[in-house]
Amino acid sequence: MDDGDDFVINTWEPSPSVPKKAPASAKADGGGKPGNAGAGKPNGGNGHAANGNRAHGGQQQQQRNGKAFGRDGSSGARGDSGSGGQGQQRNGGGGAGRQDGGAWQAGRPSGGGAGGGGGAGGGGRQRQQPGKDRFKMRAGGRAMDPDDPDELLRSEAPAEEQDDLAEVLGLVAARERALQAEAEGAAGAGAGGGKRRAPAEEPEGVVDFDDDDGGRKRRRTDGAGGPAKPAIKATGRGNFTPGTATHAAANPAAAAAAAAGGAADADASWQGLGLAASLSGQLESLGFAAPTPIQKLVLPVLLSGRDALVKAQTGSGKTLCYLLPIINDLQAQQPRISRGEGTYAIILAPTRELSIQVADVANAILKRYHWLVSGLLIGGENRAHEKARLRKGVSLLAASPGRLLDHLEHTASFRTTELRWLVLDEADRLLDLGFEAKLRQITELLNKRSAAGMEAEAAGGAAAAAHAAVNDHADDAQDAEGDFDFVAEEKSRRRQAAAAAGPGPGSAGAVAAAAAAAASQRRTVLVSATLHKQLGALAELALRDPAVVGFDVKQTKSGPQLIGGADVGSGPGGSGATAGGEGEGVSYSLPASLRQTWLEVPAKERLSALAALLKSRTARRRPGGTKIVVFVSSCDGVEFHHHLLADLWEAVAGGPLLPRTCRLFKLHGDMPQSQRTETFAGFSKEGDGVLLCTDVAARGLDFPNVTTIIQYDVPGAPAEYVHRVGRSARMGAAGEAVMILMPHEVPYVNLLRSRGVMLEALGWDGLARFMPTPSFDADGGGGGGGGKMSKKMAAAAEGLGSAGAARQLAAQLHRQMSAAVARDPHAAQLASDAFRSYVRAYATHSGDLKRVFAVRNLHLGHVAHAFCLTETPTLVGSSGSAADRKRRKREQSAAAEADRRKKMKRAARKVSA
Ligand SMILES: Nc1ncnc2c1ncn2[C@@H]1O[C@H](COP(=O)(O)OP(=O)(O)OP(=O)(O)O)[C@@H](O)[C@H]1O
Repeated sequence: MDDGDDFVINTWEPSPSVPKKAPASAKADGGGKPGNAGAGKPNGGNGHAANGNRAHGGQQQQQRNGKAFGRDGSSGARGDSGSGGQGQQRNGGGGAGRQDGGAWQAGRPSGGGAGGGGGAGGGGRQRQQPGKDRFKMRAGGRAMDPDDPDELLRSEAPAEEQDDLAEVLGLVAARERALQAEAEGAAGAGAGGGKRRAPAEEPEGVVDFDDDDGGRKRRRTDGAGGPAKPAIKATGRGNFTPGTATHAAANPAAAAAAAAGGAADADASWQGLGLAASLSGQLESLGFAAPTPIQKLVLPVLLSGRDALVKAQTGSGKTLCYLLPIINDLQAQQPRISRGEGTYAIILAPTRELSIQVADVANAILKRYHWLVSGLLIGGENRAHEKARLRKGVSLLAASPGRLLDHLEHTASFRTTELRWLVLDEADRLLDLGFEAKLRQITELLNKRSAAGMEAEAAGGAAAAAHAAVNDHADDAQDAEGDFDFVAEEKSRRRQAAAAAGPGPGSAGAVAAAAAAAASQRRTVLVSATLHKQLGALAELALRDPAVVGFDVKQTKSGPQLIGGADVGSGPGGSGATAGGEGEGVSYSLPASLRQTWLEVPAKERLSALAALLKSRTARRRPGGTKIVVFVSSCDGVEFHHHLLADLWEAVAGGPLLPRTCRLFKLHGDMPQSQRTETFAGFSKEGDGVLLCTDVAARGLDFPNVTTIIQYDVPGAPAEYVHRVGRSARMGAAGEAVMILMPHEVPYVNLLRSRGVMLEALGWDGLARFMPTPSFDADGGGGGGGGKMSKKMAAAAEGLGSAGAARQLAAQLHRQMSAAVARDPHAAQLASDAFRSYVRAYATHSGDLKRVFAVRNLHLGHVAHAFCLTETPTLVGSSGSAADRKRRKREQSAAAEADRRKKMKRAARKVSA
């Protein structure tokens, strides 16, 4: 929890560091001194040396290995400290509350993508095999073909990997020729004239926009082609223009809608909101018949060219709120965008899975627009493949921050000079510790790269772009494995080209002006169900004249302030009236269709209670299936409980805990990415299933039909609670959330109430008949080696109707489980690691939460018992199982790399034959 201040953003005046949209002249200011264009990588050399190599001549590539980039954004966690920080993510996930550094120190440094490379994306429809529907989109939206990520990640690699020296040099020459031609074209077009394209056939409704840039920008079409919808009317809610300047209205219909208050009436259709007819048709074909309330509010605002800050309930359809305006914008560009122009939109998300999900939704929609290519940059995937994809060009990119930053810093061929959109999904999480610095670096780099591009244009293009061109290929060359002559040759070429191109970048002032201009041509959108005051820092950094949806704004002496606001849900109702940040006086809104309860459970009975809840919720088959998500506070906790419930339970209890049709999944940030992706796809697809996970799954993930959320370990700040329970009751569906609390944790319910989140107490009685019981063999002994059943137990067994007796029987089974764990060294190790991680995670609560979740209130003996330990392990030392997992992860990566090399060698042999 933060320091308890109200969520107030004091001013929405643009930060001095990010001026309002600069006039065209500002861009021209940067001219004159070419050099280092495009990549933000002065002189092209730095940042390369540490990297690994990629072979061109030898047709081999290997993953860069010189730099340790941020770990995956998904698992920015606490807990699991000693294990190298796999940690649970509750802190990270919730974001809002846990701001103290201490809460994070033990966990892995969070942040974007780590590990391997490989990124997906790119290639979009060109990769799709005929007849193979790789992105089956359900009406509910999120699509996930289980095979998809691998295909996505690898589909284009072989061709790239067959590069040889001649090809690369050919590319350099071609690029230089193209640049020369472009420079000549630019000169012919006069100052500020940039890209010249053969005039394409002009679709109806073409309008010029923002033409004071000398024609550099594309003309946009009003995809809707129609007049402003009369249907739009103001609701008086949210949409606020604190700044003074307004952005150019890119889409007249949308502009009119936004001017009318940014809200739309209940009958608004996709086209009525300003989307192109083709896009509207594509949405309908995917099952999105009509916009949701939040989409009705946000679309007109974004289509009108404004930046925005959007806050709305979980599961209300925020993803389409930003994807649709982006796609509408990109599909309308004339002449058509080609992938070689680089990236036009970047969507940042805090976890890899969320990035994959966003990319899937984008892919499904982009099927209609084959010339727009989407892609994915996430940690844990093969960097070389991502690089290859970036070199070809990816128009719309979903990324985790660490991996994006990595490519911005080290992939010269990653072109972002045309960037028009930057979206921060789960913005408050992205602003948590560990991400904020990366975000600042990302925006700075984007600005610099765009500024360099503008400088290049202003200078006539050729010379500065030549720097970029040679840098690109030198970068490739330095990825080469073992081909030092080639590297040297490229370096020399680069030097010659740089010398020929003239001096380096322009003056600091010119660069700053160009950077400002670059930033101002970008639309920035921040989205989350829970925003908090920290957001102010980034909003100032990145947003200009933002429209604000989901907040109320109060005029004060110091300017407009966000003071919360009515949350926009996916349907009528909602539990909270206001919304805002973490702290006193703010409250969250949750779907009205979500039943929220808590169950008081003593520490030593926690495992039995979990088992009873799982049994009770899976006892009856529901027509739509039963899906349960169980949140645990650490990766070690997930591993232990998965092993216990999936592998040990049946033998000890004499029968499975879950019906055979109900699969048990696990997901946490310390799993190899391939397994994470598999779980994500598997649980999405499954009709019935239980997912044991850390907060890596708390935000944004849209598993279909989740019926129940069980919070086995407590969340952190109320915002984290909101995101966890938000995995259920999406889009108006019914759902329930049960939180298990130890007696000393019960005041957390009051804390939630103070934030507008109302829970009811759940009694034991309803659970009694689902309490797990020992199996009895003929002589009365407990199945699975639990020892003999006492007379008292046998008597209790007869009175199963009574909660007390049921709890006693469950205790008997629990003892049998503990005995089984003690006999199994692997299970015992997992148990003690999980215990240690649990206590450490508990110790990281901060602020108000520290008072409620105080370690001193934990009865460590009872807690150990809940992990089936007969003795309380020492808290000293690191987690053995985490080290094992890391080793396995390394081994898997090495095996995958070896496999890839083999394939490349085979491909190379084929080519030379
Ligand atoms: N207009 C629509 N019609 C029908 N379904 C929709 C529509 N818009 C979105 N959906 C579906 O609603 C579900 C929730 O959408 P989405 O994941 O964008 O929610 P969200 O607000 O981003 O949630 P969270 O806050 O948890 O990230 C998805 O399954 C999506 O496909």
